[in-house]
Amino acid sequence: MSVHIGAKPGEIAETILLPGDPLRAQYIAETFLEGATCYNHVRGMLGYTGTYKGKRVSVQGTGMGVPSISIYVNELMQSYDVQNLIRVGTCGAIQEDIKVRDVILAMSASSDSQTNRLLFNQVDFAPTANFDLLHKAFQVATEHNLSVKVGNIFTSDSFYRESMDLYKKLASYQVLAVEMESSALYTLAAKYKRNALSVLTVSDHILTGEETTSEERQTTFNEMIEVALEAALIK
Ligand SMILES: O=P(O)(O)O[C@H]1O[C@H](CO)[C@@H](O)[C@H]1O
Ligand SMILES: O=c1cc[nH]c(=O)[nH]1
Repeated sequence: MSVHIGAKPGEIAETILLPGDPLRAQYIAETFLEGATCYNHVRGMLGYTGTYKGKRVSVQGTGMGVPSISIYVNELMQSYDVQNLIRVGTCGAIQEDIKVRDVILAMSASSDSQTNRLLFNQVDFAPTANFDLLHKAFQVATEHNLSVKVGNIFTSDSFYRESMDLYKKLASYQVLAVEMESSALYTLAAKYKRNALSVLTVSDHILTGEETTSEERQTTFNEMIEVALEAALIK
């Protein structure tokens, strides 16, 4: 057991999917994994291990935001020796040519979180995805004719924003979308020499206000999860 994860040693696979929502973890385990068993109920942050195409894979909810995902990722890597971590999350688009339901592969993650500024003594560290996972995920997405974009995203400490000014500025610098965890995932993976990628589904468009229905979200989530699971097979 670690502080926030109740799994016994060996119960978590070396490759893991990380949705923010613990109920998405349950959905992924029940829909995509064979023989999945639940290893964590602590704080309701569900975690499961099963197999996908014969490969042992886990899926763990992380909660929302940098502090929450940092707790789970630290414990997964330090206490359970997890090697490959793929976030499967939602994001809000800030580019006009990105539509709701598109899949985004986060090559890098800018942030307004102070965590890395404090860690690196005010120097800007560039949190970056693992290239092999990114490359494979892009191949899978294009083979399945998905609408996929690859680039820089923004990890925000805020879901509710006072104004659109920052998002317009970020968009003008080619940032694709906004979410709340990837910069921490990439930074911690770099620290512990692990492999990380964020695969995101655009759930809403911040500039136009367009949103997905819950049914649409489920279908497009399935595409994102399949991309993540197929990418996971290379590690
Ligand atoms: O769908 P998840 O993975 O939770 O990701 C996004 O959704 C949450 C906000 O609604 C934040 O966690 C954000 O990063
Ligand atoms: O963090 C997020 C996730 C989806 N949509 C947003 O606007 N923000």
